[in-house]
Amino acid sequence: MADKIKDAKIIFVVGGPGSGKGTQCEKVVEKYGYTHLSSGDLLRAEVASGSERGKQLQAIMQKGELVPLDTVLDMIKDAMIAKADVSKGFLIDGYPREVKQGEEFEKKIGAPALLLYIDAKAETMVKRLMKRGETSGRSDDNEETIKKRLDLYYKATEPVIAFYESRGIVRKIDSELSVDEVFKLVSQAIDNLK
Ligand SMILES: Nc1ncnc2c1ncn2[C@H]1C[C@H](O)[C@@H](COP(=O)(O)OP(=O)(O)O)O1
Ligand SMILES: [Mg+2]
Repeated sequence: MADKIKDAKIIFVVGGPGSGKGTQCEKVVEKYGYTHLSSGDLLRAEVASGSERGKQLQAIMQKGELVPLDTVLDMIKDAMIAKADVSKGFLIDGYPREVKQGEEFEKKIGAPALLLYIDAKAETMVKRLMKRGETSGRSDDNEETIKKRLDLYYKATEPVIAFYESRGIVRKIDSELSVDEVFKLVSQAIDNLK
């Protein structure tokens, strides 16, 4: 497995809820042919399947808490294996949420070539999520859960950025700009990989 994806580039896409990770990843898929794996989407798909595991996940996610590490990592790994033959690269969106998750990912899968840090102000993220909540159908896009998710992001995920900064692979992207402006910055970071 590790062999199969050895040559594919791995990009971690990290940022708070509503910062614009999913929006940018979609554009990267279009332009670069990377595979987009959103840990949140994978988990929500499991919930939608109605499985027993899905029901447990639903309860955790509704509270704005983190799902057990092994569960998320296994799902990402399976999805990567499924795409290994056709992928030039992988966008790992919304993972790692905490430093330990990053360490486990590297042990089981491989090292990231780049960490895109999608940076927006808390105020901006709340505004975007409230708006997304009008149509997303996501049970965690409500004011109370949004606040918990933001708190958890600052506490657990910001240390992830510091951890990879020491390796020199972090590119901080100003996500206060328009979607297209943000994508220009994202593209520059990816072009610099080659
Ligand atoms: N640069 C930008 N300017 C304005 N709105 C943006 C934006 N990037 C994303 N959005 C909107 C799209 C969504 O409705 C909402 C959250 O974006 P998202 O991509 O779903 O975030 P994430 O995946 O980081 O949670 O904000
Ligand atoms: Mg997302």
